[in-house]
Amino acid sequence: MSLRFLTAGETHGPQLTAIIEGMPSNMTVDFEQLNNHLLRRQKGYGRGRRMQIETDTAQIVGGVRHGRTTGAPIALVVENKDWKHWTSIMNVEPIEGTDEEKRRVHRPRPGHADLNGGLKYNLKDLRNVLERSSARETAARVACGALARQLLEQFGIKIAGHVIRIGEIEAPPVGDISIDALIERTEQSSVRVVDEETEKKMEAYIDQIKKEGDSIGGIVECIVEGLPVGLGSHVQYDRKLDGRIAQGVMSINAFKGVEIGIGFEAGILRGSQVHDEIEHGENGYTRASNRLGGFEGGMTNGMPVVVRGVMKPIPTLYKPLRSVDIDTKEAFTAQVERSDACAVPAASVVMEHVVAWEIAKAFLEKFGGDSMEEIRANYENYLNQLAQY
Ligand SMILES: Cc1cc2nc3c(=O)[nH]c(=O)nc-3n(C[C@H](O)[C@H](O)[C@H](O)COP(=O)(O)O)c2cc1C
Ligand SMILES: C=C(O[C@@H]1CC(C(=O)O)=C[C@@H](OP(=O)(O)O)[C@H]1O)C(=O)O
Repeated sequence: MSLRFLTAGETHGPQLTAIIEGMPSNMTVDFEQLNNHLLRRQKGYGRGRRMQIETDTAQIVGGVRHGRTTGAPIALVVENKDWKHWTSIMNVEPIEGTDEEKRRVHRPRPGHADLNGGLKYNLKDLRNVLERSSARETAARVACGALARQLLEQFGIKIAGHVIRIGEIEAPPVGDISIDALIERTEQSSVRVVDEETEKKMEAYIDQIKKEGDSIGGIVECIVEGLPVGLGSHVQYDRKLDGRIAQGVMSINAFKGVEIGIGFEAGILRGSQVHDEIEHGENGYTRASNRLGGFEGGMTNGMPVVVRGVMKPIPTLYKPLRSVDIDTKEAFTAQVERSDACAVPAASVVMEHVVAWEIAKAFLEKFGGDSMEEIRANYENYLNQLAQY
């Protein structure tokens, strides 16, 4: 059975719930590390007031005993602290003619899921759409991804995420610093960049955007090191791991594009400037460069996987945008209560976990097994096979 998960829960409901199936037994779960990744997702310059209310922690309520996975489905919940402010809005139906009717959401926001969801599901209270389309759901996804990440870490696989652009401000290239240094330095940054001058510029820029009642997006990058050759496969479209990662990244709220390696630049350069030359040394096959971001033929090639994603600006704006009331069909300009102005740093943490999930899934497909011991034996056997090739 391949690794899978589902999440449920509304942004202003009591909790988010996730069920993971297919994790092997005997994996030690580091609860502190899991919760630290949830905390990392809440941070970042430009987030709104909601993040001051929440203190995300995952409670594991199934599939783990005595600190280790048992092979049974893992169930986890993340409480919404904000729920206590929303209980009556969530529980009392906004029926016509009652006081609650005023709370019905009938003014769709351009750029959010409100109108499409209302039309598709025939819902006249757009709250029923926004409750689930909210990126609050990414807290559950990060919790699932954090477990996938712990599995990968057992095999020396490391993941880093950082911000490379917020609107007009681009971070200088990180150069050839180690992945550990990248992780350490971005952790200390409010905008998840390594360079302090860029951090200051980005903070001031976000302040300015916010002051103008606007929002801003950006570009984030995720790097994965320590992968063996051959995760994913060229033999069938839905087994190509680069494609699966791209789908995962595109599914993050507000993401509008994905690149692997040099990505769109590959459409400008010549073949001789793009393809990574093959070399052989003490550690077997390697590449002289990594422009293709660790993938050829939908399979990892042993080089670091490099994925970028672009996030559009947050749709909920203090600056009014034109829309149409679904009751009256009349134009209105939106009024906003609270929203993030920029969630690009947080999105880079979400991306790390979405990528971790897809890689862990491919890892388990290749090295199969119900227990960590069985997987390790398969993994080592494969490494021996590679060494003899
Ligand atoms: C971490 C994160 C935080 C977000 N915060 C907000 C927010 O405060 N307000 C908002 O309108 N959209 C926010 N979004 C974006 C919306 O969730 C997203 O635009 C919406 O679900 C519509 O989906 P789409 O943009 O993928 O088409 C956030 C996205 C992420 C990843
Ligand atoms: C709750 C989270 O992000 C939310 C994502 C979001 C949206 O529309 O996507 C809208 C905001 O929610 P609210 O309207 O309750 O302030 C964000 O705070 C979170 O990331 O945990």
